[in-house]
Amino acid sequence: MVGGGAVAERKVNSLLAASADVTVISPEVTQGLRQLVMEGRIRWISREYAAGDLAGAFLVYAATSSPDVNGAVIDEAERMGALANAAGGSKPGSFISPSVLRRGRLVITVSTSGAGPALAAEICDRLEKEYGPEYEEYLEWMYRMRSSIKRQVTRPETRQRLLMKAAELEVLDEIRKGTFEPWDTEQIKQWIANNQEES
Ligand SMILES: C[C@@]1(CC(=O)O)C2=NC(=C\c3[nH]c(c(CCC(=O)O)c3CC(=O)O)Cc3[nH]c(c(CC(=O)O)c3CCC(=O)O)/C=C3\N/C(=C\2)[C@@H](CCC(=O)O)[C@]3(C)CC(=O)O)/[C@H]1CCC(=O)O
Ligand SMILES: NC(=O)c1ccc[n+]([C@@H]2O[C@H](COP(=O)([O-])OP(=O)(O)OC[C@H]3O[C@@H](n4cnc5c(N)ncnc54)[C@H](O)[C@@H]3O)[C@@H](O)[C@H]2O)c1
Repeated sequence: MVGGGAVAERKVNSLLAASADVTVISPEVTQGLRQLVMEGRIRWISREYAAGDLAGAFLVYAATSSPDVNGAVIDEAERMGALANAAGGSKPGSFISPSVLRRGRLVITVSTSGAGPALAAEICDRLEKEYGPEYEEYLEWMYRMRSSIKRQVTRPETRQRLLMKAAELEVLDEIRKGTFEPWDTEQIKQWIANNQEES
């Protein structure tokens, strides 16, 4: 991460949530980044960016307040073959960060391809209402169902039919109404046994 302002802090937090190993290069950093440094969760090289700094980096973010410095960072990343994000400046990087909505295993991303980041965030806010917290529990259940079906049913046609049938169960509605009781392994096994044959 080159730069240590508000934008760098937001991106560093997302990177840490994805278990990244983060180094920040910037003469100054925000209070939030300073805290992460003190906790030993990120490295901080406290100086301006210099050519050669990106050696060994897999993902690069150019997030300084200087468009020229951001451009030089993108150039070096390109030469090294590293993926690079340009938070600001006239030189585009190799990828753009979307706005992200997470509900456990469900991940929805919205991008306006650089046209209007605030609109991407606003669309994500709207989706938050449609895809509420119930999706986390629903997808956990679906994951367990599908894993059991894949483990227990070897015949491809039966497996396919059961996977489709599981997706049609009205579990999501039950979770919304608060009437859903999580299935234990025995109940899942029973459901598979009951639905093995074509009905
Ligand atoms: C989605 C999100 C993800 C994230 O950053 O992780 C993101 N920007 C977010 C917020 C946001 N950014 C800005 C505002 C102020 C309002 C406004 O200007 O609209 C707000 C609103 C806010 O803060 O709520 C200003 C801004 N952003 C960029 C520039 C520079 C330029 O355009 O050149 C400037 C002008 C700076 C100036 O004034 O000079 C550039 C980029 N910002 C992008 C992503 C990429 C395009 C994504 C897309 O088009 O969809 C891109 C191209 C590069 C990149 O970062 O990859 C995150 C939402 C997080 C969330 O979900 O809450
Ligand atoms: N992508 C986005 O979502 C988004 C949102 C707002 C702004 N921006 C753009 O992102 C950039 C950063 O915005 P900000 O609000 O975090 O700015 P900021 O002014 O808060 O922070 C800039 C940081 O860059 C560091 N810096 C300056 N020169 C440097 C150099 N030569 N080497 C290394 N670090 C250096 C400073 O120490 C500071 O930590 C700007 O270009 C801005 O236009 C992007």
